[in-house]
Amino acid sequence: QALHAEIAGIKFDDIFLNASGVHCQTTAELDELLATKGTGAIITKSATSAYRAGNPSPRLSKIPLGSINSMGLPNEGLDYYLDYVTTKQADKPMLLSVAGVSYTENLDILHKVQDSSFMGITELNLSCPNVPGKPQTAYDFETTERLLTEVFAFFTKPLGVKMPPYFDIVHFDDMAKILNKFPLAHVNTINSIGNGLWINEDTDTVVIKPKGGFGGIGGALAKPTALANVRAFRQRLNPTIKMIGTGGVVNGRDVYEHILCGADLVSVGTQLQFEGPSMFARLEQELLAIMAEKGYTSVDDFRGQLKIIE
Ligand SMILES: C=Cc1c(C(=O)O)[nH]c(=O)[nH]c1=O
Repeated sequence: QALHAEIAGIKFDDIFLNASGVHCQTTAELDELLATKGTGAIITKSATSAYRAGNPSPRLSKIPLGSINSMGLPNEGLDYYLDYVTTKQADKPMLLSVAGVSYTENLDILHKVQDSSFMGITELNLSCPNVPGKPQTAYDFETTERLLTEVFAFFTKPLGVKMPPYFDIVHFDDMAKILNKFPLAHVNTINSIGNGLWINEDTDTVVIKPKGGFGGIGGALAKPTALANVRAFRQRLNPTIKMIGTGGVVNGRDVYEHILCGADLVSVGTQLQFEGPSMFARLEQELLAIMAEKGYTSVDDFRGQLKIIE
């Protein structure tokens, strides 16, 4: 298997999946991803306890070299996604993303997942930048440690976390020390680069309505930060904690670079948003071509093998 991976004993026959939030809010979207050639797994939109309409539109915009979004955590509610991942007959793993808008909601949601029949991987989103008035949990180091301590006191199923980008080496050190205290299945990095701003040059107006135009930045613009976070956490985390690389993937070379930095799986958001699910077959073909060119028969041959200048 050239493009294989394993997280928490769950095997993936392909390394690609959607980034949570993109093409995964409804069962129709999730079904389409399951049926898409090249996806090794799918992940749901981050679920809150109850349905959320999210922020007013326009709340997502394509910008040169990427995207900006302030969706505001629109989703159908936890029961909708729990029902889907526990009843859908799928031939590939389904990951459940969850995101409480408060500390206690995170605990409530994870108790419900623990008590459900879902046996797959849950991803706790600690990095939603777009809920007005709510800070990203993962930028609060003490709260992150306290939350994970409380969660692992009762949660016994596979659990990963979705992290925001960090921009300071000491932050990589300190957050990795915290994450290494817990039996995490995976770390998924990065979420969008929070609270960017884009201006329409014809109208001198912001391009999204919520938060006066502030929103998370994704796409090619995010790749340098994404690769750095994958690399930094791979270098610091226990090898038992697997890595999902997210951010800036447009082509096979970008996928190859995420794997060089240590990614086990690679998720794609912005490019999927604008190209659609046929993108996955293209990425797979482009990655396999690069691997063939270099004489690699498996991702195991080069994962984490980024070279530095001695
Ligand atoms: C779950 C909320 C998120 C959203 C959102 O729903 O606004 N956008 C992102 O770029 N990342 C998120 O984690």
